[in-house]
Amino acid sequence: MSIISPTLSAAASHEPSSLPQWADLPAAQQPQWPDQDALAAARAELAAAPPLVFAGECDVLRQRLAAASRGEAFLLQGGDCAEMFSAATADGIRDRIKTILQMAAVLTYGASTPVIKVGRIAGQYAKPRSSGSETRGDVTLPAYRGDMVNDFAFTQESRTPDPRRLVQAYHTSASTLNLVRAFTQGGFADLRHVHEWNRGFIANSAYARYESIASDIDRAMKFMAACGADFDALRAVEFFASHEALLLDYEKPLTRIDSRTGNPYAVSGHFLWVGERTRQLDGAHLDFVSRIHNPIGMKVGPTADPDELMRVIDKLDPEREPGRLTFITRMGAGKIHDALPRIVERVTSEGAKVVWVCDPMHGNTFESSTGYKTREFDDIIAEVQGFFEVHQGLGTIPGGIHVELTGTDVTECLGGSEKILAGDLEKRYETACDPRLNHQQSLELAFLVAQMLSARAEGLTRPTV
Ligand SMILES: O=C[C@H](O)[C@H](O)COP(=O)(O)O
Ligand SMILES: C=C(OP(=O)(O)O)C(=O)O
Ligand SMILES: [Mn+2]
Repeated sequence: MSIISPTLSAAASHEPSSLPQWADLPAAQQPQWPDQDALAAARAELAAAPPLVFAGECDVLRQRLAAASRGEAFLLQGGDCAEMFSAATADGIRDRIKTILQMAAVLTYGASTPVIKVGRIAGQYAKPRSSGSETRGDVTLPAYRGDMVNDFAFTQESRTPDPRRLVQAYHTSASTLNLVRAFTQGGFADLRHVHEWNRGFIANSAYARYESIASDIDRAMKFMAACGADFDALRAVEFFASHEALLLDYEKPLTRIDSRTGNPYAVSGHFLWVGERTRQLDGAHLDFVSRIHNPIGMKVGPTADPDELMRVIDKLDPEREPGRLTFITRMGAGKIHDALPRIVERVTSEGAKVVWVCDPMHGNTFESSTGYKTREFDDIIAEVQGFFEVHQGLGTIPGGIHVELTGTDVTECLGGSEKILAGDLEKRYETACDPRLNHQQSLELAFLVAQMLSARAEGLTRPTV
């Protein structure tokens, strides 16, 4: 099924009377909107707006994720920690999509399975924060909570939550998704171009050690061409949009009933996840995702209790439907070997069929000697390596990776073959929240994970470089 041409029968209709009666439960990490009338107006506008995605597309993604749970596909989920309205430009969107396509091509080769491409894009505009306020010098203001809530600039006016931003997030997501669909369906994603871009990356001597993989892909493509493969059929790719289901004032009005099935779907994105700070069993976020029929995810940190995770599964995936629920583990490189096995063992021993995905970013954040929130490339790689080792040891399936990245040359994470140092961070530290892998670090990660995937296929888990 094409993801851009849903039939009318697959379209979700807006039928407020049949939407879920949301329970009034405690919701963590919600902004304090000062203007309740403006909030009501914004919610009404969202409730009347057309869906950004269609229920049928979400169902396709659920099938793809079911394949990942069986080891027949691999998920690549990536994008900004916090999207910014100002970055929703043609170039900004193109660079992010291009990076993900390049990574996906390399991973497809390593995994020898399809790679499911999911952006943290077109909706990743709300952030949970460790503290509700930020102090600079003797001034304390509300924390930045994402462009959907307030502005990054450190002034009282900018930091005051403004509900009109909910509507702006919807429109910016719509125009972003429009271009994402154009890029991924209109020829930009042609595998021959993507491979040429990857050859350009390898041409930099810093990455010469990945030359053999690029040459193997070259030979594989020549072999396919010689066999008469239709490369024109590989000009379009499936691409899905995802974000954290954090702001319920955005997500609930953007929930619709699917006219085919009568089931509610979130129509703000194909895949929504609940974050580490909002996954309370009796809280409003898990209640929200339990009622929508999209494929959903939940972050799982090192303090997660296996008993509680079983109760989460009973709530979110009572039917144990493959592809419905993804656990995105974010343990930290130093903890993964201790923390992950007991969770995976318990969940699998009880017959639950979650997709296991590794977020190697959020357990590896620290402050650099120069005062920037950062992550070390080698820690990120070590966590992915540990993730593969744990699953290999247990005989379970590593289903994918979830990363914060962008398509330009920012200097936010340390290391990588171009050796970004603490003193370099100030050069292009552009994130509004967490540090992202830049374009080169993202590709390097993809080459290293491709090696882990092919080593896994050969019964090894160590990359050979
Ligand atoms: O993206 C994740 C969280 O929102 C982020 O790590 C929180 O960052 P903080 O500790 O700076 O608030
Ligand atoms: C907030 C995030 O992560 P976590 O919930 O895992 O801390 C995130 O993915 O940006
Ligand atoms: Mn983040």
